[in-house]
Amino acid sequence: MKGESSDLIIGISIGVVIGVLLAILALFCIRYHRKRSQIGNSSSRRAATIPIRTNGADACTILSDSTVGPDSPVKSARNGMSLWFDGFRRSNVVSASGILEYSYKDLQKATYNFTTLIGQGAFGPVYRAQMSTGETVAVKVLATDSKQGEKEFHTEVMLLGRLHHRNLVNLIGYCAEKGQHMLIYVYMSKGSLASHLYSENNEPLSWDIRVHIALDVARGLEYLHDGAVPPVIHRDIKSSNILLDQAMRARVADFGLSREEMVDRQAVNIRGTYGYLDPEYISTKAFTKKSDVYSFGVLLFELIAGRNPQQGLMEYVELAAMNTEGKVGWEEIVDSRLEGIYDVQELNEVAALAYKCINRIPRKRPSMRDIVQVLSRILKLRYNRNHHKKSLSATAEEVTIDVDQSETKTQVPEHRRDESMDSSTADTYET
Ligand SMILES: Nc1ncnc2c1ncn2[C@@H]1O[C@H](COP(=O)(O)OP(=O)(O)OP(=O)(O)O)[C@@H](O)[C@H]1O
Repeated sequence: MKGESSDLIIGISIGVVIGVLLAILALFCIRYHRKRSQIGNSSSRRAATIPIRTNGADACTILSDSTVGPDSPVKSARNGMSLWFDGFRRSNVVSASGILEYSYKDLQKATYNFTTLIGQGAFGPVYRAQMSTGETVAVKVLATDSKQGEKEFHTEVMLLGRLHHRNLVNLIGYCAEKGQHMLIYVYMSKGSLASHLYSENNEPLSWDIRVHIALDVARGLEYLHDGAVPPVIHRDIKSSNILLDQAMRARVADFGLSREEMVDRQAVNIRGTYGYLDPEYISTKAFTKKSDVYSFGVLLFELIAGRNPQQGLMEYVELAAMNTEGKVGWEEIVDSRLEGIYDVQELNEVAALAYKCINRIPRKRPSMRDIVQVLSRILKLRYNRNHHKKSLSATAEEVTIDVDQSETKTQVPEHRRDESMDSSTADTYET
């Protein structure tokens, strides 16, 4: 009897344990499926609203390149399971625009109570944040007393949530809590292009890297102009808005900003930064893609000359252009920090392109697509040249090795060496 009742107790206990386990498993499955459908909804919403053109070879390439990058939120949305765990770990929410909403508490912790300042922009401070997931991000805190900042916050969140490209500083999240508005971006560990061009703390950028940076920026802008529907005009291309990652690849930052930066306090509605502004825009107040192209041209000259546009770069360029007729002889404006180490042909090609970008007549300026093509061609030629040089030196090396080997093979005993040399000399004279 006693044995029967203990069997019963054991049976009930096993049943209860199995039941609890099944309940946990069911809960797990329900939560997983709910998350998946949430992601599905957000993806389909994204697909319905993302203003990204999918026609055209370039657009497709851009889109696929940009969505598989290590820091693209789209990547996590694709992998439902990993996002589920991410969401669990971060306790962040996927927002309506498909980007993450971070909690104030998490950001406060990740920035050591907002002490990890990395810079100060027109809208407020930028902090480096070390998230508990191990990722490092940049947190831009919008100044609370700025009405424009508020407007900008909404513009940026809506716009940037839809734009992703490997040459853009992608927005990965935001925080709107405790009366604070914050934008969370991909962290760019090497800082701004301006800091590399002008700060003595950084090594001078080599010519090779400068051309790569120019192409990266051009690709980012090409995406904004021709990849996004409706197109996005940056309006504030300048070296402090170009950020560099660990591998010195460049990305365009601060796009989608509605900031009104007064160039001249009298001239209402003029946006942008003095030194980079399209003169046509200043006179007509109409900002077009070609105004971005003008600013990009200034940026190219900045890369060439290592001079700040706010300190007379363009006057310097115009003086040089008198001698070059826009085509050759741009060596006289080259950054002295390059110490003469650059390819003259490349330099003249890049400068000629830059000169076209700053043409007073906007329609005579190339499009960003044309610019990408020119810069890609320059880099392709460089690659072919280097490749050719390498194969030549490899051939030379092979010849040397062959000669060495043949010498080894035909090595003659010490006592016969003079004889052999004599005969070869004789041959030479004969022919
Ligand atoms: N994603 C980021 N990663 C690393 N550093 C960043 C990032 N975003 C901004 N910074 C740094 O923070 C500083 C301020 O950037 P912010 O974009 O707010 O202003 P800015 O572009 O320098 O000036 P302005 O607001 O006048 O355009 C810059 O020095 C920049 O180098």
